[in-house]
Amino acid sequence: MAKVGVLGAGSWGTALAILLHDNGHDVTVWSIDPKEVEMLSEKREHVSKLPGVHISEEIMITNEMEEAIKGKDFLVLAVPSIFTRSTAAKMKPYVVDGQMIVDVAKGIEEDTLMTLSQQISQEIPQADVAVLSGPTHAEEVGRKLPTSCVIGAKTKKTAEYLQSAFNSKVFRVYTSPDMLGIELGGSLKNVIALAAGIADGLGYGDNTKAALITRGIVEIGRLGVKMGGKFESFCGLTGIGDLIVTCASVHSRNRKAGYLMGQGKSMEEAMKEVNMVVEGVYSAKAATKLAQKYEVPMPIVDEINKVLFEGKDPKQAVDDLMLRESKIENSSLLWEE
Ligand SMILES: NC(=O)c1ccc[n+]([C@@H]2O[C@H](COP(=O)([O-])OP(=O)(O)OC[C@H]3O[C@@H](n4cnc5c(N)ncnc54)[C@H](O)[C@@H]3O)[C@@H](O)[C@H]2O)c1
Ligand SMILES: O=P(O)(O)OC[C@H](O)CO
Repeated sequence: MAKVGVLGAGSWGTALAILLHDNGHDVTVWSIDPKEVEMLSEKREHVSKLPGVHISEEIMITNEMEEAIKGKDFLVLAVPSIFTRSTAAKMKPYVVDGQMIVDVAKGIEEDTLMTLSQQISQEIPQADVAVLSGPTHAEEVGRKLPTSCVIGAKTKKTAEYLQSAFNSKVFRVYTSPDMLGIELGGSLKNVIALAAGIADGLGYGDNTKAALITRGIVEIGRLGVKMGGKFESFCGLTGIGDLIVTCASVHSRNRKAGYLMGQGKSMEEAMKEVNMVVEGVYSAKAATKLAQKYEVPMPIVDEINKVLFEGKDPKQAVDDLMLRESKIENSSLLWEE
């Protein structure tokens, strides 16, 4: 049994706290929001973000960050990506040398273009930072439906320790040394999910969705490999796996936000209606900046940025994608001259 601190009590932090408790660990959950702490402690359910999923009385819930960090064998950082750096900075004084922190959020910082594990390591240099990612909607993990994911870490020892802590009959965990590939797959898929949602909102069909998923992973993989991520990660759970779930699932926040925009809502209206973090909106600009920096074409990502931030009509964005110059599907497949 391990002592675990979960920082962030939205739908994902709550679902993982329950999973870790079910695995026999001693779990403390921290939230920045005293009202959320009160609601979770009283109702033993996250009423707005994970309704119908019971939180055991044995899980401690606190507003005191030190209580969730001190003496813990490992920490799970589950705050939305825009709060990762600020939360890590607040954690720093309590984190001891070598303490493991598993980031489970997905995003890229717009100004620095850093992944979340890079930001955490910068803020808390003494921490042993790892990542957990994959097709893992909280609503299904909370209902104990079979799910698989990947833990990436700097050492095999850390990866295997965390694998055994999270592994269960309903949560199968693989390990990987490719933290960068894992994080790029997890954050960039959210941008493509907005496009998939927009297509649904416009009333387009399964052919459109399949095209977006397939060409989407080409864009993600092309950039990711150029940045140093491993091709295999983009073919795995944290690449194509996560992209499929987020583009297809009724639970997907990013797909739903895109759907609402395809139906004519503004980005702000869509984000408000989803009422949970829509990470693709925050990662979209970073994705375009990375595409420019690494000189990688990312036409879907570019069009999404125009819809989100330049008021482009979503239907026009699809038309422009369809009418781009004709191309070979994969530039490494050529005819012999
Ligand atoms: N929900 C999922 O199914 C799921 C699955 C895998 C990964 N993720 C990732 O996990 C991260 C969190 O997602 P979520 O769905 O739990 O989001 P959420 O919208 O449910 O979480 C919001 C929570 O963030 C915390 N918070 C709010 N403001 C904060 C602040 N200023 N500082 C620190 N914490 C603050 C609060 O506890 C709040 O409940 C995202 O990056 C998401 O992509 C989510
Ligand atoms: O699919 P979304 O948009 O809800 O994103 C949440 C997680 O990344 C799913 O793994």
